[in-house]
Amino acid sequence: MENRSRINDLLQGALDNLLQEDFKRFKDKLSHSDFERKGTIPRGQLENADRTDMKNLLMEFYGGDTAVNVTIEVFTQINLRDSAAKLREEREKGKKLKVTVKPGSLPQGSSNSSSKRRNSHCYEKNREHEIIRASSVITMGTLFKPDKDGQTPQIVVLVGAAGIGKTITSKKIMLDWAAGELYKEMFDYVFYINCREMNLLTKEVSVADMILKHCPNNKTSINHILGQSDKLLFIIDGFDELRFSFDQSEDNLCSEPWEKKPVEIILSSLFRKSVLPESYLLITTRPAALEKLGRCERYAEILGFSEADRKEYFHKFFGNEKQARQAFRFVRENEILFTMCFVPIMCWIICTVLKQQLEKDEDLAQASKTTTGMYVLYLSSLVNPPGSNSKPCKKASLRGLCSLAADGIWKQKILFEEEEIKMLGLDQADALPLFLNENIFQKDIDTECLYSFIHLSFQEFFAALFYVLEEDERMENSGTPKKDVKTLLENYGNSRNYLMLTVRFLYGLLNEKSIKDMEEKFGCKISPKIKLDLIKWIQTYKQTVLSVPSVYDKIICQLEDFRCLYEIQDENFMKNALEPFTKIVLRGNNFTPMDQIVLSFCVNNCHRLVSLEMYACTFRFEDHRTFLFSLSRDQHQDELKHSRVFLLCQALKDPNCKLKKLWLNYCNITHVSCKDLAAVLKTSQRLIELDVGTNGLQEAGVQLLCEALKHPNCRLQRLG
Ligand SMILES: Nc1ncnc2c1ncn2[C@@H]1O[C@H](COP(=O)(O)OP(=O)(O)OP(=O)(O)O)[C@@H](O)[C@H]1O
Repeated sequence: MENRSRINDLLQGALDNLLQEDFKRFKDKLSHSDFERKGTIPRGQLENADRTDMKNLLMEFYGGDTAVNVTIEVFTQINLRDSAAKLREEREKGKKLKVTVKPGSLPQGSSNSSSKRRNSHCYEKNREHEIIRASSVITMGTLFKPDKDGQTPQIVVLVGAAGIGKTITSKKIMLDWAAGELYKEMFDYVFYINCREMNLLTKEVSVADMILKHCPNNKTSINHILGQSDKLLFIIDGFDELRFSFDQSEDNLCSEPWEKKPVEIILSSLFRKSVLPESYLLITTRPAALEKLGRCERYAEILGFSEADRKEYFHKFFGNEKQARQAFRFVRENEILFTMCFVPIMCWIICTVLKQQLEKDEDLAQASKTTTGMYVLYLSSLVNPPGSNSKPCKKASLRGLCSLAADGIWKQKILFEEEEIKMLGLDQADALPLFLNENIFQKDIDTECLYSFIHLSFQEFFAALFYVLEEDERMENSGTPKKDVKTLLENYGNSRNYLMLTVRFLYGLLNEKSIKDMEEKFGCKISPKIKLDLIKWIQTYKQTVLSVPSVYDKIICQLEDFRCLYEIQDENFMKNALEPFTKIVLRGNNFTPMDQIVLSFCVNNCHRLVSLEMYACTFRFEDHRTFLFSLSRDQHQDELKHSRVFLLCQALKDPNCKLKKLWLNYCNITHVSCKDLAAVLKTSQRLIELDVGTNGLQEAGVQLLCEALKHPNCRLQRLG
């Protein structure tokens, strides 16, 4: 029998860590299910229970030990797998409660209204959980720091790749603010607006409605809130997920917070400051939607995990010292895998796969080089966990998931209704808890249950899978138009942004190993014909739209194209697809270390390529220490100290590299990178022109290059 006071603490901790909406779902599940054949706790008692009441109810009704079992069971049933695992783990760990952040766990909220310090939608700081990157949270405090001229930006855009942690960061900002640790003086009210929920609003709303939605019992103070708009912060999370157009004319915008308009006009009015002009906005978005957002005063990029963070993450994930060390050592020695881990969601996926391989005593070397490959391995680990008796995910469920995902991507829809889930047979135990999350929303006085994929990137993955499956493998639901890959590519070509990751996964799924894995692990046949469609599309589309044949040679100029080609990892495909291209020109890109690996791969596999020109690009190096990376002009120079072309230089030293001309202008190349470039000059048999004009090389840098010029192997004819 476990000690009662410890169980008390365990349960309290577990419930305190739930988000308000999850706590609501917890109560709802409890009121409908008969656990341990004890009947149900009366609804009346559950309804108004706060977390402490709930803990007491559970302990009284089920008794100490069983209360923990029931809680774990409910967490599992409502899809809070991490919370269930954590509670199970803590119970087993014995008396010592260790603070462990499990990957996938989000900052948690509190339902206890008395504990809320300022407004009803603020999150209480979680006492036990800290986001892994807590040490660098300090830089979140400078997001709204005045610039050199003393101007405080009113709109800050937090940009970052899929799964880099934008949502986590937004919620962490809420938590820290609510705990009085961040922006204490600056903001009195902070509102978290989730863009995928905004897509659901069909009725006209006002800014005041949006505020009221977050503090429904607070009607009397709305005027007070609106009256001090310079103390308001709106966090608008997931701008890229909005399916509206923001091309509104000035006359359309609203100027009064009570004015009711369609949601796209309300949001446009906030972005363009025609309403509550003194309020502050923090907008998170994937880079692809930046253009749609227009010009803002400050941009900050989330960099992801540094090397030290990755190590810390592994240790927290595995909990077991020996396994963590073994897995980390393996990843550390695999440059590509280790680089992928800078994206937290990839860290989570890689850790999950490795943990399972370790538990099954399998060879760790099965890990993949590409994001798609890792998603395939992750899915297979989900449907077939070690030691589980659960049946593997049925093919029909997988087809249903693909159909749902593709239909959603097409309509820019991330939340799905219960009927859609049922219609596709996804309400079964082999699909629902594994791939879909339940989301409870307040709709007027009722609550509504909607579903989303465990992460948007999984929806994008399944959508891509839909397009590459053999025709007879697909389950086209009658209501939606027949979709083929050509239509997808055409639309991607026209409007890139929201289809970007889906198309990238599409390339990845056509990789030989992915095709084999999908067939072996899921029994899914991928159509080989799609590769031909893809090559044809690249050749015609690129030649007409992206290349400029009359000037110099044929040019390819989108980093995203290389990311796709990297995913397919197919030499023949590359040869065919890149046949016409002799020159790469990239402007204004911000290269992550993974992007350098991607570019290097393509440079070495693009057989007719002779020239690589980069202008105003930045190259982030592994040893960054800052979580956020400001792209505002005022901080640009300082932050770019680490711009380094190390990984690219590694590729240029490869004897396969055909490059003759390399231009790196305005790229913040310093003497540190000159060391890498000098090594290229001493090795490359083909490079005859290097232009590193308009960079801060300093004397030390120039000296390094000059020394390299004297090297007997150096073939350089022009140094700019
Ligand atoms: N700082 C962090 N510590 C631990 N895990 C993290 C952290 N940041 C992100 N993660 C993990 O990565 C997952 C994805 O993070 P998040 O949803 O915040 O990404 P995002 O940038 O909003 O992605 P998207 O643009 O695709 O919506 C989280 O569910 C969590 O598992």
